[in-house]
Amino acid sequence: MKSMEHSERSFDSLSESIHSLMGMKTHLTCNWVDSVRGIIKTLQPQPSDCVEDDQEEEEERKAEKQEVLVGGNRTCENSSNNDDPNATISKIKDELAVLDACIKKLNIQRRQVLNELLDLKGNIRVFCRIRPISIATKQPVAALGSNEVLINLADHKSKIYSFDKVFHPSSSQGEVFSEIEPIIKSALDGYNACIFAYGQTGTGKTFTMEGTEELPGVVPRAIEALFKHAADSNHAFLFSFSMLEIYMGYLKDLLIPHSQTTKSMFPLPPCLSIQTHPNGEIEIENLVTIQVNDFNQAMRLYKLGCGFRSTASTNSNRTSSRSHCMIRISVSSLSASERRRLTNKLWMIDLGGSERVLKTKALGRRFEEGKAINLSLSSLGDVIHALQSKRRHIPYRNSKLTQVLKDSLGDDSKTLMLVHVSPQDEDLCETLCTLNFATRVKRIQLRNEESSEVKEEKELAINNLLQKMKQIENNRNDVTQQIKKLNEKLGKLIVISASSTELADLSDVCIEGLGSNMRFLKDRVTANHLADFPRFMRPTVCSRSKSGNAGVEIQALKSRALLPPRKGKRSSHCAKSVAFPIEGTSECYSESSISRISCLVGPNTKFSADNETEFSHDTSDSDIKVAVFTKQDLPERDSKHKKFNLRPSRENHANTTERVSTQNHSKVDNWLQLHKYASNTNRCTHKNKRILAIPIPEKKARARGRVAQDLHDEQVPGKGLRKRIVNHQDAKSADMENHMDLSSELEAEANESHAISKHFMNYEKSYPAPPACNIDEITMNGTQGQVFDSTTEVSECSNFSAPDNFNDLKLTMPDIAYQERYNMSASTVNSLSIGLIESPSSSKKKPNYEQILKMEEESNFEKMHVSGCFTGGIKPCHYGLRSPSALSICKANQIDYYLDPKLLNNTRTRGFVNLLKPKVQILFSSILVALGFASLGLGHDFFYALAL
Ligand SMILES: Nc1ncnc2c1ncn2[C@@H]1O[C@H](COP(=O)(O)OP(=O)(O)OP(=O)(O)O)[C@@H](O)[C@H]1O
Repeated sequence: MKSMEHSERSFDSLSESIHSLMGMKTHLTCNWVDSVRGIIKTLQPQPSDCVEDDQEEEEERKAEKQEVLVGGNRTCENSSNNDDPNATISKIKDELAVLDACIKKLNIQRRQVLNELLDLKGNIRVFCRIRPISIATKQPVAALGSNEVLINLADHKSKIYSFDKVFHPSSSQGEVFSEIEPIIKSALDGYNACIFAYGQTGTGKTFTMEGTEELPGVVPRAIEALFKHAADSNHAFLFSFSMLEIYMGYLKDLLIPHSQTTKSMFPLPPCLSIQTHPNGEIEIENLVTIQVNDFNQAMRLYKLGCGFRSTASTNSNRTSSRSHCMIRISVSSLSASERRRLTNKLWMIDLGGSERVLKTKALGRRFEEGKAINLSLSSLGDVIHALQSKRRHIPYRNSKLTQVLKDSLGDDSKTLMLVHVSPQDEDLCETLCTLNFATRVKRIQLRNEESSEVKEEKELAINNLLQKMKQIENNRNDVTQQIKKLNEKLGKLIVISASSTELADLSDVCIEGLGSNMRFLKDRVTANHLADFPRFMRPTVCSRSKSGNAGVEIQALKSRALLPPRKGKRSSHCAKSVAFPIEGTSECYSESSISRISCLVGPNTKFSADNETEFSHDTSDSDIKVAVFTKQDLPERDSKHKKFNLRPSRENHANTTERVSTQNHSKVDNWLQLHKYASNTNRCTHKNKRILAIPIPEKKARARGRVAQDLHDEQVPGKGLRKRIVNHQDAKSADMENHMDLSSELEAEANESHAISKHFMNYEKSYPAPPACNIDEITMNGTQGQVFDSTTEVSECSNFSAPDNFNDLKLTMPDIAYQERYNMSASTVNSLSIGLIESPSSSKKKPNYEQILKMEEESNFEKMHVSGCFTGGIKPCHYGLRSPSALSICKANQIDYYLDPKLLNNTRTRGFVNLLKPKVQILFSSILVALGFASLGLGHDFFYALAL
């Protein structure tokens, strides 16, 4: 029967061969003739085969399959004896299908056993690590065996606490991780998992989680293990990396730099908000999620994130973490149907250190931070305790930490708490607090509370399960080996005989059946099954269009039933689509950015020197290459959205294949490079940006003006002149003084202040004191620091009669208005030059102050007529375009240019619209700023305070 089957196949393949050779006479070679001859030979009946019993054959097959299932050495050689490659290929395909089914079955068994094992050990497990100390002091805390901790209390009393595992002070990082590894496997099986590091400040939480270069901690090891186990499995996985911290109750994305200052105007990173999906999943909106394809990519992002953590020096720890640092790795696999979830999360959390304020003597912000940390830790304890006690109400909403972890804490998740204690006598109180917390988290029973019989039974069951697990693992390994062998053989056969189309089909089979080419499958998964991913894993339409994948992905999305999109909600950034606001291209700038925290804390809290929390931007110790972007190196700019396109340009990629192969890697690279670029350009961001002046209160402006005035007076000879003039002004002209003060501040801050002063001194000498007159309008504008439009003032004031005298022309814009308002006569002002301080982005050529003087000397301005006719000397004016705030930012880079005198003339009659223009600008800018603050959650009180 076997040979008959074989003959049938050969016959089929003969017809195919002949058909394929029709019209291809050139291929009628000797080899072909030989192969046909071979096929014909196989068609000849073999008597011995005919007499074979069918049942016997069936049994033989079954035995073969059984052999495969138990991991026996399947005879690939049998197939190699067969001369017909096509027949061999199809046979191998069958075998692969069987093996594939087999490995699936083994995977399910393994998952069940692992789950049973973890259940037996407890879904919430608590380990204890005792920190080593260098000085030999009295140590009331000691490890007893591998599961118990002994606490020596006063009066010769002692207590013994039992844990799932106790790590001695000498335990290595590897030993710690070996106990954690089953959780990592569970994460690959589709379970949500949380690994916490809890303990008093300075007990080694960060050391356990992060480790050092030589002694890597749990996070690097877990990432490595994830990729390793994923590669060993027969499935394709997608990993996405995110990192955030919870600082004083606010979420901060650690993959985005946050401004260290509170003075900046624009918040750069979007606010992270916690959203609950209808299916109960928790989604953090706007959290950057980056797809990582290997260990190195993930580690580079991790190091980047660590650089942005909030740390500070405290009494207990020089680099104390002042927040909860959370690393999230999302695991997805479409090919593994036996997984618990399509996408699950692995959280690794370095909790902030619990601390007793009495001991740390924290003040100011340190105190607030400690309080926030303690509160959220207490909430975490409440939640886990409620879960353990199977209460109906779980108080997730009590803290941001528990809200974020809502879907990852519970029956269907794995939780591991690594409790850290210090063995020192002076820390005994904190150690007891920590142990009490651990007791709440898992009802850690004191010694002898659990009977020895129960313990033994439990241990026996665990050992049985461990053995079972080992057997399953062995079987899996055997089957995997066979699959590899068959795969190799298949590859050889394909090279020999398959046509190009067959090749494609077969490689598909290889990949799908064996999972041997993860990358290929990943690409397929990304392209075709995007719609299967939860919303937070999918890129936005905008970002897809930027990454160039829009077409493919939209197709994929269309082919699937999608959840209705939520209006007005932005989804998390996805790796391939991250657009990062860059200097000069967006309304958000890294320099001007403030984190939500700094925005909230900054204006309302006064901090002393010890209050400096370090929002570290140090990425120097990571292995990220320093990418100094030249203009040419910058990614393409999307003119419409004014954000940089992260997609690698065509020039950089010689061909499509190359681009595909580097595409995934470049996502992480781009993100990291962008950070480098953003941080490199931070210092000069303001240079290219148009700065919208923020109104400052009049009193403040006046005070500032006075300080600047004093400085100016000290430096400039003839200071008495101005003072005398001011003293003689009435109440209304005091406003004018305010303007003068502002202007003098401007001078003091300007690089060419000396030249200006000299210039104005000359000017002052030439003109008598200003009149007492109504200049309300001028004062208001000047005080508010609005970007003036000279035309407005000119047209606005044209109806006034001129004063007899005019003194200070430093305030050029008001001065113009002044002249216009009072219809200044030729005897007062002759010619006028207006110097505007503008950003370099202004297109015109901008002469500096020396040039101004030169131009004046050349009497360029004599041609200019603002109002009436001008006769007499040259009277140059300087007009500060921006507010003092703006000027203080831009002083380093100011460049000046002149208003075209014609423009002044032309715009004089523009009327009421121009009059309103600056006011509207103020209004708009205020609304924009207010909206920005409002989106940060700042309420009415904040604006009220701001207004004050
Ligand atoms: N098991 C250990 N082996 C060697 N050094 C350790 C160990 N545990 C902690 N340390 C050292 O102790 C110091 C403080 O540790 P670490 O910063 O990890 O504490 P922490 O619990 O994270 O503190 P905080 O809560 O204030 O952030 C570090 O210098 C660290 O290297």
